[in-house]
Amino acid sequence: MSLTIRNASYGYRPGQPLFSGLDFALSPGDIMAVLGPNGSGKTTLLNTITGMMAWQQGETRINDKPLAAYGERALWRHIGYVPQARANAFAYSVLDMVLLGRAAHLGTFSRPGAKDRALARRVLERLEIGHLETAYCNAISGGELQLVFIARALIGEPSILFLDEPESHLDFKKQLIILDIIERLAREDRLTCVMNTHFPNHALRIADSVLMLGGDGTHRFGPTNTVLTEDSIRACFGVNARIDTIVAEGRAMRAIYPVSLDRPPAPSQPES
Ligand SMILES: Nc1ncnc2c1ncn2[C@@H]1O[C@H](COP(=O)(O)OP(=O)(O)OP(=O)(O)O)[C@@H](O)[C@H]1O
Repeated sequence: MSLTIRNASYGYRPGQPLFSGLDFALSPGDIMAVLGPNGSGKTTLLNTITGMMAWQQGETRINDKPLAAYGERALWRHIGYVPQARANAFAYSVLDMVLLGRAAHLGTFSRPGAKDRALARRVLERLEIGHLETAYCNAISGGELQLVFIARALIGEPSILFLDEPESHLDFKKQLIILDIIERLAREDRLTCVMNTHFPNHALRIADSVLMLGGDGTHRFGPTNTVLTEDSIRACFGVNARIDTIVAEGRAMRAIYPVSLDRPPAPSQPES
């Protein structure tokens, strides 16, 4: 499904927008990465795009219809949301937690059936956490919980997937598993993905476009290679970085290397 944001603004404090005049459109199968310093508004952005919090100005449209035109249940049949995994006290088994992701597909008083459980097990296997099925969510690691949340979103078979730092707690291999799954869902199943990330390299690897939040109300949006540059990294994060290309396994890959902090030059010492 397509996702369009029109002239949208939000801020918690009067006169201090986290972002304003946001305009972008994603087609089915597009991956957009959202980058920005801590506190620049990435989670807030996902909450406002999905209608969990109301825009102060502007609107979200899905398949060119405003969010309000979808009932809440219909909306959550189309979209999936993967929150950040935080320490939690969910006394659910992993399988039950994943099955919650089927809720929008079930009748009000229906319970998940054998087909839903089979689907949940397939998703858990795909994420290589099938062995955790009976574990409790308050007794697994942060990375494992993150994968459970991803499974919960995927079992809803969404057309648009929002992910809030899905790879932050994952080891090197699992980061790649998640990036590969997101890429395959987008390329093969035409899932539209919006992914908050603290890893510019992950954006370079899979994102078609990047939205960079400056943390001061400004933003940049455009094709990944246009927006993610050494200059924009310095301006946004205060980090001097180099972007280089390597060829591995026949694939050219661009990667960002942080070099140094972009500190203002030290004032010159008065001559004695
Ligand atoms: N409910 C709230 N009321 C007031 N201010 C809030 C609220 N939630 C978040 N903020 C503030 O808004 C700003 C943006 O927060 P947000 O969580 O969206 O940033 P983020 O880019 O996702 O951060 P991080 O990268 O650290 O996860 C922060 O300064 C935060 O303190």
